[in-house]
Amino acid sequence: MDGDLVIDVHGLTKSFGDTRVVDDFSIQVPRGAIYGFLGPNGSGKTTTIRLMCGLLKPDGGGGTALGYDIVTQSREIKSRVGYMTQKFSLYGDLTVKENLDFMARLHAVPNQKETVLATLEEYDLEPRAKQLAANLSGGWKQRLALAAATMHKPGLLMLDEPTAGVDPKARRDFWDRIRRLSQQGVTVLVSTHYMDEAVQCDSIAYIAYGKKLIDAPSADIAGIVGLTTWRIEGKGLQPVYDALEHARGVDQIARFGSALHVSGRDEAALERAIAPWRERPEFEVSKAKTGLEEAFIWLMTGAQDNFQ
Ligand SMILES: Nc1ncnc2c1ncn2[C@@H]1O[C@H](COP(=O)(O)OP(=O)(O)OP(=O)(O)O)[C@@H](O)[C@H]1O
Repeated sequence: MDGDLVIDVHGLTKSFGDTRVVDDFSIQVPRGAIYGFLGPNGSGKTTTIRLMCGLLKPDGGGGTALGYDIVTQSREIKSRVGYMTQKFSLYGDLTVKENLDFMARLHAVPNQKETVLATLEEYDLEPRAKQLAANLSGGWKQRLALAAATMHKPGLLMLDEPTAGVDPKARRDFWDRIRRLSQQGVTVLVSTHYMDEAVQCDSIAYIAYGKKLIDAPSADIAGIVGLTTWRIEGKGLQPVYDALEHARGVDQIARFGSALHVSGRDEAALERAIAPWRERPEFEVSKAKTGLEEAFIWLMTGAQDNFQ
């Protein structure tokens, strides 16, 4: 492997028919990283992840995953990758244990019987071992899917919107497990639409229209985008919204629950736009930390300007 890079790809492109879905995509992912892939629906996240893991051949570009060539050694990569999608892809008419038995055979896992038992224990699935997978709740289905995806000890785990439709407690539990796997040296690529999951990723690639708009540690993204944000709270915010929407210095305005988040790149101009509202006693106006969501909306706005 090149240094400790688990993914090292350059210039990947992929079209379906006349539509270019992935456009000149490059990325380096170090071992043990949790790398989040974010972007609007249909922006090419799944296709990009599948290209990087040798599940799909690129039209152009190339590179390595786990040290193997993604174009010519896809078989080697596939056997070393754990793959989990939002759609439950195990067998509903098999029990929990039968599903794991099946996956263990499929991956030719050594010591199959012991491995399945250890996996049931590790994922707290023992009490449900004889239950049909179809009858599990969403959170337990997802836990079984993760158990199945990791049983062959993959070095790279690829999770495509793994927690879509799963309740918050099950999602938290899922992320605790992901963090533990990463501490054991497993590299995780995860696509998600949830901001609370995005912040748990070490780094984030934000993709829109097949292009990577940003690729940085999640903690650095707001700073790179360079927005300053003010929060305005109070009743009757619509007139505030209407007044600020096109005000000089305001690049972006968004509702967050019962508050408005008003952001701009020119700090002084933004402050001037906000000033009249700070004097109004019915509103509470305070400086806020620019969040990932604001940063992504900003990136998308710029991207639309560039791509339309
Ligand atoms: N096998 C395929 N054949 C034709 N078009 C495809 C194929 N796979 C994906 N696409 C199209 O490519 C585009 C990107 O799809 P992709 O699934 O990679 O996006 P995504 O960012 O993962 O979306 P989502 O967030 O909705 O899962 C979409 O327009 C999709 O319809």
